[in-house]
Amino acid sequence: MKHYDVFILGTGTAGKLVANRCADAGLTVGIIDNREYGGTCSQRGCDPKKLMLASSEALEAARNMKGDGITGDIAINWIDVYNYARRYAQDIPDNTEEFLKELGVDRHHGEGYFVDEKTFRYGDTSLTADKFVIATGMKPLELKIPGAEHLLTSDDFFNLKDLPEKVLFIGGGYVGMEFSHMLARAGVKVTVVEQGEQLLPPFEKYTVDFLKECSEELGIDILLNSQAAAVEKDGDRFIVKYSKDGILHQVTSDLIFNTAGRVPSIKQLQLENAGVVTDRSGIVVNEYFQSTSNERFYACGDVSSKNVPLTPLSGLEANIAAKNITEGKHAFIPVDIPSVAFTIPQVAGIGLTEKQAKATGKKFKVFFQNASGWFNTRRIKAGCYAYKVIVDEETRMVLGAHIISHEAGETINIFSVAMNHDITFQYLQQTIFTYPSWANDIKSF
Ligand SMILES: Cc1cc2nc3c(=O)[nH]c(=O)nc-3n(C[C@H](O)[C@H](O)[C@H](O)COP(=O)(O)OP(=O)(O)OC[C@H]3O[C@@H](n4cnc5c(N)ncnc54)[C@H](O)[C@@H]3O)c2cc1C
Ligand SMILES: NC(=O)c1ccc[n+]([C@@H]2O[C@H](COP(=O)([O-])OP(=O)(O)OC[C@H]3O[C@@H](n4cnc5c(N)ncnc54)[C@H](O)[C@@H]3O)[C@@H](O)[C@H]2O)c1
Repeated sequence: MKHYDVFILGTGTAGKLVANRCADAGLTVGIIDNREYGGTCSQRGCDPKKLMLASSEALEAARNMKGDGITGDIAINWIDVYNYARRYAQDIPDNTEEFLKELGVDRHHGEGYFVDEKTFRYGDTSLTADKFVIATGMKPLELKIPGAEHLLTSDDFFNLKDLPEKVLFIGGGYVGMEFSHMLARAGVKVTVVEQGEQLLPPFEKYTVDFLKECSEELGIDILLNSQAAAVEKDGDRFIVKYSKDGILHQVTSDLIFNTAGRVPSIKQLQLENAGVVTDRSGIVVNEYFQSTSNERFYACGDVSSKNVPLTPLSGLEANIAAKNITEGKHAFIPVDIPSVAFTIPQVAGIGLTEKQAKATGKKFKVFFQNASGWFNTRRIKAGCYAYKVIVDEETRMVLGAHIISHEAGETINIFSVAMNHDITFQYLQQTIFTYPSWANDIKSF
């Protein structure tokens, strides 16, 4: 039976990084994936999505400038959008395997389970390791509603070659909203059924309310406080039943995507045989990304209980897990995590929302404004721009920053520097930035 110093489950951002670090440190490393190598971000997530989004951004920019420099009709050709992203993603599995091969990492394919804390089995193969790293990520939450078998997932979105007339998303979170904006700009009639009272639940309501407004202007039907209850096939179409205020309503669509969230990918692993404790958020780990119940086991990336399911966090966690395996104790130090929903305009945030700030009992000042009339938005005729910054009255540190704009995902990075490196709001505003730029607007926040 083959034995490794380290055996890793999952070849995404987290698994690949741990493999790299451990192999570099001279350990014998094996890795397995139950799908093609490379993980979510590069093949079925961030990267292909942003490649597809490039067309929406170009269309939006051109449409906004029509009559002020741009002439003629412009439209999205979806099959080209699909092919553009496909061309990029199709090379990822081979490139990932090649990268791991060059590192001397043993590559396995299949889905297996733990026999005990030392032994992993898949198919006819059993192997042992001193340490196991679980980096299996997340997968779409299975909605327990009648007709759930008709629902498509984000993976299917990336295989969509033809666009139908109508598409409905169950869930107005990151995935639902990002995809909605792309499809609406490609001419699809989009409906979003969201159970919460706002879209994008983790974000500040002030900025998200602007997003709702501009999504509706784009033609997207947003149904809030509406919980999907059932899906029925009706000829070539589907009927989605949803409950709102205790009453059942229905809407018809050609395709329905389940974008109701993602859950840790751990079910098949039989981690209980290895004494590894899990909960709803994933594998329960300590600040070393080590299982709290079995020190042979590490978990990092989306599948760890400390996850915020974002690629930069998967990388950060993987680095810490790898350092603990190769060098000894390296604890995770909590950081402020910026995040952006890639709608057009983008919604970005870091730190506390105003509601969360109130709950801390701290004294704080709130700076907020609808900045849609400012130069940067007027220049590109983009419409929506607003911000809210929450500043600790005592320390002057930024507690939270929230922006909706065409470049919010970049501007929020400036706040990340300030918050993660103890720069007060005042010093941030005194910093020299290029002009005219979005960063320079922070001076006027
Ligand atoms: C549509 C979409 C868009 C996204 N956009 C962004 C974005 O713009 N920015 C951002 O920061 N984040 C984004 N994310 C989140 C980001 O993709 C994840 O946070 C990141 O990919 C997680 O990396 P990971 O290595 O933890 O897991 P993954 O990349 O998911 O890797 C897990 C790997 O484990 C494998 N695996 C699963 N189960 C098993 C098993 N039982 N046995 C063996 N292997 C297994 C999987 O096949 C996969 O290859 C997006 C996610 C989605 C779905
Ligand atoms: N730009 C990015 O960084 C990006 C993009 C995509 C995904 N992600 C990551 O992936 C994770 C998963 O994204 P997601 O969009 O799948 O999940 P999400 O948690 O962001 O959104 C799911 C939404 O579905 C709603 N919902 C759940 N059940 C429902 C029901 N029965 N009826 C109606 N609405 C329902 C929830 O209230 C929530 O608003 C995110 O948390 C994020 O960390 C990040």
